[in-house]
Amino acid sequence: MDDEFSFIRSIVPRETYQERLTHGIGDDAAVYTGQDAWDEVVCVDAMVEGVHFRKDTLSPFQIGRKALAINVSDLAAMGAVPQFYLVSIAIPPNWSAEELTSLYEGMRAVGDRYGMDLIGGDTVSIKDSLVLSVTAIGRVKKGCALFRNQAQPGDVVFVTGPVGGSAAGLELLDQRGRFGAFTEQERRYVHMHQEPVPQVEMGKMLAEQPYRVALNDISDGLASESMEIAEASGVQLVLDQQKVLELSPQMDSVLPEKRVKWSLNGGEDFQLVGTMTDSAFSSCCEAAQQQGRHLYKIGFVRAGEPAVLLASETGEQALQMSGYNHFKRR
Ligand SMILES: Nc1ncnc2c1ncn2[C@@H]1O[C@H](COP(=O)(O)OP(=O)(O)OP(=O)(O)O)[C@@H](O)[C@H]1O
Ligand SMILES: Cc1ncc(C[n+]2csc(CCOP(=O)(O)O)c2C)c(N)n1
Ligand SMILES: [Mg+2]
Ligand SMILES: [Mg+2]
Ligand SMILES: [Mg+2]
Repeated sequence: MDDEFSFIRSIVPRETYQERLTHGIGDDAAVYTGQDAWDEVVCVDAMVEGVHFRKDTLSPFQIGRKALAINVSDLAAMGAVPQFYLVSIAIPPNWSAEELTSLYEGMRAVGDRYGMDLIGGDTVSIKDSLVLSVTAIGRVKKGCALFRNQAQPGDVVFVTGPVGGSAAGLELLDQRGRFGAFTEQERRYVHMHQEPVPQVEMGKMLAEQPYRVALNDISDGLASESMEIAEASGVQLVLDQQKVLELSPQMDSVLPEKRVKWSLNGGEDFQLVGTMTDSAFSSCCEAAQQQGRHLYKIGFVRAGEPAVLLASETGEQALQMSGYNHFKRR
């Protein structure tokens, strides 16, 4: 296999059986009609030792915390509120009972924060590396789920917060490990990598507004997630390099080019990226402010063959999708 995304395209079923399934494969989570005024939303993401974490990048508590948080983030990207989760875990012999207890405490911390119940899972052994797969279930008001295919020419492109901090933190962890010495500034980025915060309140707020909104969460990097919106909607997203730089890690010693690269291709920020009309954006900024949060405008949408472009004083440059892609050699 040489590309995660073409693999996923190849396994999409041609037909589905259940009438209440409204959106299957192809977005951050699936949606099917619930019983009353709600739609059900469900997603699953795995974390694998050596790929998503090592014992020297995350503590067992942080591994558990992040495994649930990344799934809650996919629900947030649909505008859904989380309610339940299931955990499938494959445990190698070099993991102690204390470490596993701590990992579950990390998941419980996120569950407690959002009122989610652990309702099941599966436990198996494995030879070398720990594998943790979490399924998250939530709900959104009927018909209010937000999808990637809703962008239209003229829209504003926005994000819910800084991007690139997680990649900066991972680079520091790769150099020094989690017990290394960090300045206060460096520690902030290490923390962004280790303990990302899913944007549930912003997703819910966006779903409750009466506006057309396209939305995605940033797991693989701003460029790749923007491209998913561009492809699903059949439009071009033009990102302003200066605005991206303003939201990138503010690390004095690092070149601007590298900071922009972290933001565009780093991934694991778990902020939301989306598009909506200019006037909807103004109203949503006010609604966000009432929660003490912000939306940041970083570009615009225009008609054209699906693409993501980076605009600067020197012109526009089409972005290559060099975000995180399992199986692709980098
Ligand atoms: N092995 C698989 N079998 C069935 N469906 C899959 C499989 N892998 C991914 N999908 C589906 O493909 C779509 C895109 O999945 P993808 O994992 O790229 O999104 P994501 O969870 O938002 O991204 P990330 O995994 O980077 O957080 C989703 O609808 C997902 O349920
Ligand atoms: C030890 C270690 N090495 C590399 C990385 C970087 N990384 C792994 S997966 C991923 C994208 C999201 O994954 P997915 O698409 O599966 O959601 C990124 C940026 C890390 N976190 N830890
Ligand atoms: Mg996602
Ligand atoms: Mg996924
Ligand atoms: Mg995901």
